[in-house]
Amino acid sequence: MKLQDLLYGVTIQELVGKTDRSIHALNFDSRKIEKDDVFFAIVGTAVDAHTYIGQTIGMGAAVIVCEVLPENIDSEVTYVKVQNSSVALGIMSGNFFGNPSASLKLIGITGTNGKTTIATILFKLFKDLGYKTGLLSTVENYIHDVVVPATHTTPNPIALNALLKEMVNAGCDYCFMEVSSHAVSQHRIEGLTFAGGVFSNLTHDHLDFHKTFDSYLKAKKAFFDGLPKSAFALTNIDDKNGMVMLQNTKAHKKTYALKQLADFKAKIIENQFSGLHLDIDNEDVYFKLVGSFNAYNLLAVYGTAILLEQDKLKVLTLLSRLSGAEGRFDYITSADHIIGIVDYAHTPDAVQNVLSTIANIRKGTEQVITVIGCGGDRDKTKRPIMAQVACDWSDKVILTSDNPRTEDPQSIITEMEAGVSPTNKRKTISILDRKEAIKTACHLAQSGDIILVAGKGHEKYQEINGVRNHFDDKELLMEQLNP
Ligand SMILES: CC(=O)N[C@H]1[C@@H](OP(=O)(O)OP(=O)(O)OC[C@H]2O[C@@H](n3ccc(=O)[nH]c3=O)[C@H](O)[C@@H]2O)O[C@H](CO)[C@@H](O)[C@@H]1O[C@H](C)C(=O)N[C@@H](C)C(=O)N[C@H](CCC(=O)O)C(=O)O
Ligand SMILES: Nc1ncnc2c1ncn2[C@@H]1O[C@H](COP(=O)(O)OP(=O)(O)OP(=O)(O)O)[C@@H](O)[C@H]1O
Ligand SMILES: N[C@H](CCC[C@H](N)C(=O)O)C(=O)O
Ligand SMILES: [Mg+2]
Repeated sequence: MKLQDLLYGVTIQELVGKTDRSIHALNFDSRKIEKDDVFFAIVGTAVDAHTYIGQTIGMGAAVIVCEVLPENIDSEVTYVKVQNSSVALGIMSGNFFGNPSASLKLIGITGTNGKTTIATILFKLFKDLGYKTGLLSTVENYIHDVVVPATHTTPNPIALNALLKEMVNAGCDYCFMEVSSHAVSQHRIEGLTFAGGVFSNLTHDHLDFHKTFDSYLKAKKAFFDGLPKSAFALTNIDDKNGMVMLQNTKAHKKTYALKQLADFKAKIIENQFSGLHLDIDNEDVYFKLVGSFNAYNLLAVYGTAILLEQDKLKVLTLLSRLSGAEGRFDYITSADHIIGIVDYAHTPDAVQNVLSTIANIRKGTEQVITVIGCGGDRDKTKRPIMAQVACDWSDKVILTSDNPRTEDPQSIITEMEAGVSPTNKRKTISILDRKEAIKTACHLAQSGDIILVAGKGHEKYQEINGVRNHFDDKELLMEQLNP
């Protein structure tokens, strides 16, 4: 491919060198440069990749996309100066792979909680409706039946467009993808053509990265601001920021709600361990998913399917048979009737939602025992709040490690303990080792009790100092509860 063909849509501030040259691949990591690559110098949170420009030329880079031209210009190399290298990376990645997002119907799902659930159910539903479908999610990516491991909730633009291209090649009609706030801020979705956008909710998370709730909100809103006129923008108006998302979008505005008038409406008739019974768009339907928050997720899925012109009754019939995403309210029951639930709740709101769901559907006298930790190198401000919410809604809480990453696990627990009120202290114990914490919860539980293991959901590892060791909450619960 020629450089000149890659530059469509890129706002160039200065161009030095020829554009009629062949390109091998796009690359934003100096350590992986190969001959005739385009290197994108990105200013990151840890380093400014402009410092690697000379090194990448030494390794064979033919083109440098940068925000500041280096002092020494190499006459063999082409330099493209842009305002933001990440924006150029997004647009050029689309061009490199033939803009695959325009060749299928791409739906983006954003919000603090529920993205994986909504995207995964949409993926399963559209497959069941008979379409070739793709999925880009936190848990895994799918090119119809072919699974591709996920590294991020939203991949980098090169990986993202490469996956979309594979979907187009495989004949996919639809792709459902999670759009994280990091992805919007870092322009990972730049240049994509969306057919629709869905908003789930906005609560506390990622304040380490976005600094304030307002800038977190703006990142989510920017996704809707960027949707084209031909797309739809579907939002949850029971969330106080639901309408904000639609303020400046050119897309076709649509709403869903449980508590007020909206384009798509549902009412919870029953919420049991066996599932949800809803009145959805005036139809009486039973679903396998548990918890009132899943009524929102199901409604978002239903609204999206209708906006994509699917038949109402067919959609509801197929939806009623589907289970949720792995590690989301995933439960097992032991021979002596202890219920063990694994859930990916890793924000204060998600913890409260799961525990209030349990509170609503428990029979009465049983104890709720929660095992919970918080991830290292992530938003520290949510730690005491998550511990407090866990205590407020449980009979016993075991504070433990999640993925400590590069942090000292004991100090994360100490930050969580700061959120435990003096009256709640008596129901809390701290056990550093997550495996021991889960074992202890199982020993404490008696017939009828409910154990919630929160925070890691589908994850099959625990990350400590850059090393990922095998770890599986559900596997451990099974071993303990059903030996
Ligand atoms: C905070 C964050 O999102 N960081 C991402 C970001 O890293 P960064 O800005 O710190 O990059 P940096 O290390 O400063 O480097 C800047 C640039 O220099 C380049 N570089 C760096 C070193 C070098 O030797 N040579 C070189 O060229 C890097 O490739 C990069 O382009 O850019 C990197 C390259 O794309 C990402 O891998 C990295 O994701 C890290 C691993 C990460 O953990 N991200 C998480 C927080 C994330 O994105 N999560 C969201 C949402 C999660 C959710 O579902 O809630 C997600 O979408 O997954
Ligand atoms: N609509 C919802 N509202 C509030 N909480 C929810 C909702 N859906 C799911 N949750 C809770 O949030 C947890 C994470 O759900 P899910 O993985 O679907 O969200 P996500 O937005 O993809 O998260 P991430 O940002 O980590 O990828 C669930 O395990 C559940 O506890
Ligand atoms: N995708 C989210 C999930 C975090 C899950 C939790 N287990 C943790 O490690 O903090 C993140 O990277 O912030
Ligand atoms: Mg997700």
